[in-house]
Amino acid sequence: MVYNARWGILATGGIAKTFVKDLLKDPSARNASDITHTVTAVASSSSSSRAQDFITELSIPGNPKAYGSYDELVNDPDVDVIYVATPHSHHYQNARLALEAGKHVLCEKAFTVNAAQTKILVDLARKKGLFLMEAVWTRYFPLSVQVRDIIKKGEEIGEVVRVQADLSIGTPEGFDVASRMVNLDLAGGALLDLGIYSLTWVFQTLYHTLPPSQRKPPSSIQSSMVKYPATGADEDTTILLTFPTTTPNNDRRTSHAVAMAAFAVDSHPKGTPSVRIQGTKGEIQIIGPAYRPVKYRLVPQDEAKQIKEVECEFPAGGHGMYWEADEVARCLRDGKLESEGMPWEESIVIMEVMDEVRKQNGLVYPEKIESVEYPVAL
Ligand SMILES: NC(=O)C1=CN([C@@H]2O[C@H](COP(=O)(O)OP(=O)(O)OC[C@H]3O[C@@H](n4cnc5c(N)ncnc54)[C@H](OP(=O)(O)O)[C@@H]3O)[C@@H](O)[C@H]2O)C=CC1
Ligand SMILES: O=C1OC[C@@H](O)[C@H](O)[C@H]1O
Repeated sequence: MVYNARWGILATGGIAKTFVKDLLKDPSARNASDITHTVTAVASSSSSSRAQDFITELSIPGNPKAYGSYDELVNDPDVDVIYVATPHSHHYQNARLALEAGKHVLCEKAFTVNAAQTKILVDLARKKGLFLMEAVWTRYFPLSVQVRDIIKKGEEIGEVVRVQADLSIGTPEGFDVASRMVNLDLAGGALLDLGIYSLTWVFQTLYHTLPPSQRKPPSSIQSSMVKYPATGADEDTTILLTFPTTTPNNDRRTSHAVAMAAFAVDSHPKGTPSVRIQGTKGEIQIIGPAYRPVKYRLVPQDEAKQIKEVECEFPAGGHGMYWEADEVARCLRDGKLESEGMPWEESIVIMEVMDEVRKQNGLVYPEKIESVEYPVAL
């Protein structure tokens, strides 16, 4: 029996378009025969005509409804799951709106502005028996799954002791002060927008590859930030993490990780690796931006062994967001409240790391968006 997920799209900006284009790709092109996706409604906070324009521009089939408010969307009985695609500042309010209305939620990264907000969403989802997931799409790439498997097996690169991960987007010209990239009212800045991907690579290699009972948060977090002069948002953030030894007999080494994010420099010019996962027998290099890797390179230390390169294919010319969408559909079909690939607990630990980094560097967002109060009009 094929399960069809009925999506409601909350907001009509850049990533909502990219996500819906992927949802509309034929799942069989990526060998997914057990699930399908339908977009049953789209909402824009600006107007229903903007939602209709979105539907028309993307040629969404099936005559989806176009709403001029998020409230109408979350109350539509023909919607199973809401995709929240607003700026970071709005995730807590918007995801909570959907959960309160009894809808499952896939919420864009960074999950919320702070860990306290994430914890409330998680508690609510648990209490109401609803699915909730931070949309860290990169984790669902077949490439990410393969890299995690290599690390878990421990044969090819041995034990991982160091990870360097960088997502920096090479925009030295900067951004307009109103842009969500640097606007504090929208929780802009490199850490929440880009650093989350560097931390994703750190966590999916050093933390997620361990059995759940052995996953321990970093024992030390050190960081430094450069602020964007015009707004005070962070434009360049570097984090140094130490992960403790966690095996029962202490036979695993302590690991270090450096997670970086910046606007002015480029993390991966001309095919240089954006991520290096360094083990005792060799390393894995991730080629392409940390959010959308295009290849991994396995470099064994042993001179006698060959370097191996594996490309990531994007079936049907997709962006790569369909893999996370498929995971959501399967979780709904199976009655799961959270995805094993991006567990609630791990989202919370990562949000706590970002909270600490902001604390160390005095980066505070306006009270209204740091608040856990609900509802708050933003
Ligand atoms: N997974 C990925 O690869 C990517 C994820 N993202 C994430 O997606 C989210 C949205 O980013 P992106 O699509 O680039 O942003 P955009 O600015 O392009 O779109 C955001 C949309 O949110 C809605 N919105 C509601 N309130 C506001 C407000 N006060 N100010 C601005 N927009 C508002 C608007 O839609 P409407 O008027 O219809 O309500 C707007 O179009 C962010 O969390 C970002 O981190 C972004 C890029 C890539
Ligand atoms: O998620 C993202 O990935 C790509 C980046 O360019 C964008 O700013 C960010 O939101």
